[in-house]
Amino acid sequence: MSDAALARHIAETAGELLLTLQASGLIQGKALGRAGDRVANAFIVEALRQARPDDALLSEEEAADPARLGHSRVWIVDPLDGTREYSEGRSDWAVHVALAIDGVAAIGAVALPALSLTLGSDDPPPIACAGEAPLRMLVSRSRPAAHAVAVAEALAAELVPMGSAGAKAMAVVRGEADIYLHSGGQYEWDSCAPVAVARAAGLHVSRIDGSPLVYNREDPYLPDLLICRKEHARRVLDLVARIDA
Ligand SMILES: Nc1ncnc2c1ncn2[C@@H]1O[C@H](COP(=O)(O)O)[C@@H](OP(=O)(O)O)[C@H]1O
Ligand SMILES: [Mg+2]
Repeated sequence: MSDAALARHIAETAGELLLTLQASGLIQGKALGRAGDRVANAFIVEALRQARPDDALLSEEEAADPARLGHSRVWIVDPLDGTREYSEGRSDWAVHVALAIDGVAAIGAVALPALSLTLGSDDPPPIACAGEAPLRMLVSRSRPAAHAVAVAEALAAELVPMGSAGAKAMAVVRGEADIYLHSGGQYEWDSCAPVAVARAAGLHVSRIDGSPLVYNREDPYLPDLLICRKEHARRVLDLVARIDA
């Protein structure tokens, strides 16, 4: 199986496990989120260890193994992105499975199980036609980034609150929104798979200063990102630079 097909298969299966856990009705609220994190992580870690024993792994739910820093190929996974939304029974949560090669988000799959949808870097959907004005900008529903709010105001864009970095990034890939701009905190697992899919789909992906997103660093904190249709990137990056000046 190719790396891309493996990423997709694992993300999809973890999503099915999460839906089953939720549908049992036996665990609710924050405990459901905790159980989801653990169940999905256990499956993903074992599946990757069996299928790719020579590769390294970085998961939100595992103690970081410093040996990964000596590896070129590192699987970077977020077993349940949007834990809060999953535990509330909403549809904006995701499973992220990515393979970073030499620091680049090379291959990835993002499952959106509540939408019965998995998007992979091997088969990204064609970029949809630009929507009608105003532009739609995605922000965290629990902690909207200051940069995003300021840029939206400057662009007279509509703010669309949504949970999960993966769900937001895939909303841009699917043409439901134009820009996902985040600042103020995130980790490599929050963005690696979404960035691999968005890149393969032909979208702009970068840090908010325009520099590349680099993965498998010693400190996995990767606090900001911009994913958007290419035609908006320059304007958004210029606005961010002006805000930070
Ligand atoms: N300021 C911040 N600091 C650290 N992590 C953040 C963050 N803002 C968002 N995130 C993480 O990014 C993911 C998407 O967040 P949001 O829905 O608010 O956009 C969540 O992942 P998890 O659900 O895997 O924890 C969340 O924890
Ligand atoms: Mg996450």
